[in-house]
Amino acid sequence: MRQFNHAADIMRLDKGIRKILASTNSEISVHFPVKMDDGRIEVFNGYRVQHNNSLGPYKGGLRFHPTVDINAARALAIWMTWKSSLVGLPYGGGKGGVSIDPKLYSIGELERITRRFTYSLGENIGPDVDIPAPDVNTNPQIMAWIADTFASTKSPSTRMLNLHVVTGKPVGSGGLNGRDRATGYGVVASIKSWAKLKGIELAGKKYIVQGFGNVGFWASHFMEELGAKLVAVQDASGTIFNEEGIDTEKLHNHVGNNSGLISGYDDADKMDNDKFFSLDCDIIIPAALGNQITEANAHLIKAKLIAEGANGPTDVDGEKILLSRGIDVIPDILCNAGGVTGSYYEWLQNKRSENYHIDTVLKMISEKLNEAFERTVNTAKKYDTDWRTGAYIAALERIQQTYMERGVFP
Ligand SMILES: NC(=O)C1=CN([C@@H]2O[C@H](COP(=O)(O)OP(=O)(O)OC[C@H]3O[C@@H](n4cnc5c(N)ncnc54)[C@H](OP(=O)(O)O)[C@@H]3O)[C@@H](O)[C@H]2O)C=CC1
Ligand SMILES: O=C(O)CCC(=O)C(=O)O
Repeated sequence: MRQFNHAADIMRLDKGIRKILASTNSEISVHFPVKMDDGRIEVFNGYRVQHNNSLGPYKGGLRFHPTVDINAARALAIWMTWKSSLVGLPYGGGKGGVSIDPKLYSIGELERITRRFTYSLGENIGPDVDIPAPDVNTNPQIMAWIADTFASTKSPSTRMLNLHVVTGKPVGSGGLNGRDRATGYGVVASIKSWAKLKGIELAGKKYIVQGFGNVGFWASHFMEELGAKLVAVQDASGTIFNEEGIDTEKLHNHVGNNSGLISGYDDADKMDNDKFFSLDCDIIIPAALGNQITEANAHLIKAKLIAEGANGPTDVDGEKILLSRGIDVIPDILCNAGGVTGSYYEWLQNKRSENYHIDTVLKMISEKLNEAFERTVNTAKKYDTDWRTGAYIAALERIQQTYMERGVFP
């Protein structure tokens, strides 16, 4: 809300629209029982917050993590509204999840939790209503269970018309070729736009990544293709460092065989978690949770660029320090928008009964992100402000226009 209020002040957002956007349209909390493998019943808490749908159906991921609550879902849903608008997608913003540590459950239990959560959300989700997608600790398998559960509540003759209730599905179940890498690909497309603007050669540049899940791995993969060098990675299990460079594919294979964790990787040294952000490098890609770069560590950062793969990794006070030190920040709603853009093409291909080739998908994603990057930089220049505020203003202008044209139902 501090980010929104700042942008709204600068652009002089219409007072009525400001009031509308300052609150969420609906907030759904569900409590649902699931039978565990040992026969016990557990009750889980799930959430879906729908912020605004003036531009189209609510869209945004589902997170399975102990930190998920109504406040987290609210902030993440609001960011989705700005993100979809900035990239020019016909979507509003929503987000949600279940408050669990999925590592504590068997695959069968996770399936029942997902299906029961989907069932509890009922008609609050739907292909033209609210379309979930993957986020932290959710993946194509979980999306397939959601699609199947939702479709199963429809008549057998129309159930396949509802596949696009969710995106990020496995390719065999209506998923998009390339949705797996879309967010990381978009992060690197934004970094390339930054390098072009600044006249910087990315080959040989050192970068570090926080989080080596979907976004962290794919961003590293595409940075490596450009000849940049991954020198440190951090996840919830610790931090690893290798000045000579960490092989992204090798680390990815290790993580795949090690319950998703980087710990125990043999081709890098372990280091203190709290030294991670102050490492000597050119680019930092936060790709884990929010509020990681704050006033406690922003003054220690040596990188020239923070490319926000995660949602909300830099808080307002941390960003002030970064900007005062001349460090660039590509804001989350731009930098990680490749994911929702990929989701849009998946939704479209399901609606049209088509199948897009991966090269077409990646080309469409970079075009959308390059345009959004340019709009962000130009808007920031026009209002003499930073890139995050520029991105917010560009997003808010589009939503304001829609309200101005259509008015508000009496
Ligand atoms: N998936 C997508 O398409 C999109 C994701 N995002 C954002 O990107 C971020 C990452 O999402 P995604 O890659 O999908 O999620 P994943 O679940 O695939 O990966 C999350 C990663 O973050 C790590 N992590 C969790 N907690 C911490 C911590 N306290 N310190 C350091 N690392 C930690 C995890 O490590 P461990 O395994 O050890 O827990 C894991 O490596 C999130 O902020 C998400 O909202 C944004 C746009 C789209
Ligand atoms: O793919 C999507 O619909 C949303 C992805 C997401 O949750 C995000 O961009 O934060």
